[in-house]
Amino acid sequence: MSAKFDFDVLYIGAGHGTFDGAAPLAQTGVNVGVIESGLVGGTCPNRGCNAKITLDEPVKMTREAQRMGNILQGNISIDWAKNMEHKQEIIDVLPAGLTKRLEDAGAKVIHGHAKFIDNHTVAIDGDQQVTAEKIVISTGLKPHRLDISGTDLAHDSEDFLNLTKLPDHITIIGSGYIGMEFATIANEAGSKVTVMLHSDKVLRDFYQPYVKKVVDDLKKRGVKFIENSNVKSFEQSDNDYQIHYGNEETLTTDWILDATGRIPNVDNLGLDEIGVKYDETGVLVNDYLQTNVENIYASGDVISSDQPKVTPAAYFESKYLMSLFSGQTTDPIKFPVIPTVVFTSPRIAQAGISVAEGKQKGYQISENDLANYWYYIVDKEPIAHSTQIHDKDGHLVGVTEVSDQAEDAINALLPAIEFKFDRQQVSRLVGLFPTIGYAAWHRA
Ligand SMILES: Cc1cc2nc3c(=O)[nH]c(=O)nc-3n(C[C@H](O)[C@H](O)[C@H](O)COP(=O)(O)OP(=O)(O)OC[C@H]3O[C@@H](n4cnc5c(N)ncnc54)[C@H](O)[C@@H]3O)c2cc1C
Ligand SMILES: NC(=O)c1ccc[n+]([C@@H]2O[C@H](COP(=O)([O-])OP(=O)(O)OC[C@H]3O[C@@H](n4cnc5c(N)ncnc54)[C@H](O)[C@@H]3O)[C@@H](O)[C@H]2O)c1
Repeated sequence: MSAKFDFDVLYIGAGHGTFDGAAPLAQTGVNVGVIESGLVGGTCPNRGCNAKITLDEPVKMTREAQRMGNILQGNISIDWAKNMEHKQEIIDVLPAGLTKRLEDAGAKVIHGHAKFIDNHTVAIDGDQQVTAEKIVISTGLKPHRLDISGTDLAHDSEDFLNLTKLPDHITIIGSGYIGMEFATIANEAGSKVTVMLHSDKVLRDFYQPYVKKVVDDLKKRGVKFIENSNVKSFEQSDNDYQIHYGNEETLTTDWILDATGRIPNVDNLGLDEIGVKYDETGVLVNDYLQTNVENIYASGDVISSDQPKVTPAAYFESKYLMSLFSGQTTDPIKFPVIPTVVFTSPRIAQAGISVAEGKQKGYQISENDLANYWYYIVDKEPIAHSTQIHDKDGHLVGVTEVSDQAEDAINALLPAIEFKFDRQQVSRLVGLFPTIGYAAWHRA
């Protein structure tokens, strides 16, 4: 493209908001640079999805083994140190692999912290400067920390994913994705777990009857939930920590996880200096993911958007920018159905419109108790339900499921929702049998 600048397109940050699109963009001959201050791959591979799901796998297997109690013989328990070692082996190779993918495609990967000098120039570690025709802000989110006395005594999700020894009693502040997934892992691995809620709602963006089933199950397994906790301060004594909350109440614990959300990572990026607009929800962009400064775009978790802040959304945004920058499209971004799942045991997954919206629109809502469906009986699943939402023309427009393999069931149904299949089209698709995907499709 341009000989005037060092790069045609320069990405700041090397997570999914960047690499899924930057590598294929470089392959088209566009001169691409990527600046990363931490590990290439960003949050998802290194301290998010991949690390978490590796630690969770034995949790899921233990639950299955418990259900098969009189068939599988012997006691099964999780060796935390070994589980952690396995996680480390899995994720250690990812940054190098992703760097190779970018470099093999022709992109240049630069390590350091990027800060805008002007709308075409970025300083790296306050030192070297590089220029680009277009720049993409893809710096993700960072943990929100409670603004209370003793807040530094609490840990974040990355600390949890690196715990070499599991504390006896873990207290988790927050009951969103991280709070609930980590409560599930720590509980099954043998910790006493307390979850302190802001309100009385857990996982507020998920179908509450299904959330209640997961919470009730965790309570039976010993997890304690404190509603409307109003956490006021943390204190440390010789061997433990005190959490002061509510009406002069105190909880003593061994380890505190602050899981109260994640906020846009725009620290020391120079956005104010060059006039890029952002607020507490992220960098403001139009339908082309373009900021108010014409040659500067944004992608992934850092953007202010109605989409969930999950990898599938970041992936799609980076692919969209690749199409835009390589001239394959001039259209605004049109998001597909972005599915979401919380990896509790059982999982809760969803795609398309919510049950509440379906009810409001007068759509057909079908509730299924899957525990009576034979494939779930084979798996001895005690908690397995799904709800389908069909519009007035009979198209599947939304679905949510709570079950051990809810993520696969929802994945199987995505094409029907995205491409608005009618019942005749649905009937032409026959899945492999017997599988969870087939079971889900049967209800589309
Ligand atoms: C514990 C946890 C578990 C998760 N599990 C899931 C899951 O199971 N499924 C799912 O879909 N999503 C999950 N997510 C969310 C998912 O990780 C994010 O949606 C995804 O990583 C967003 O990608 P991104 O590229 O926008 O941001 P990131 O992956 O955060 O990448 C941003 C990168 O920018 C770099 N950076 C920041 N500032 C600068 C700067 N000034 N200069 C240079 N580099 C900079 C950072 O070092 C980072 O590497 C999880 C998140 C967490 C925290
Ligand atoms: N499976 C997945 O896709 C997955 C897994 C983990 C994280 N993530 C992503 O990471 C991001 C962060 O996850 P998260 O769980 O930290 O955020 P979240 O927004 O899901 O949950 C934050 C929780 O903290 C609570 N909270 C806020 N202030 C509080 C206070 N003062 N006291 C007690 N509770 C308080 C909120 O009510 C909420 O329950 C999310 O955007 C999510 O998309 C996704």
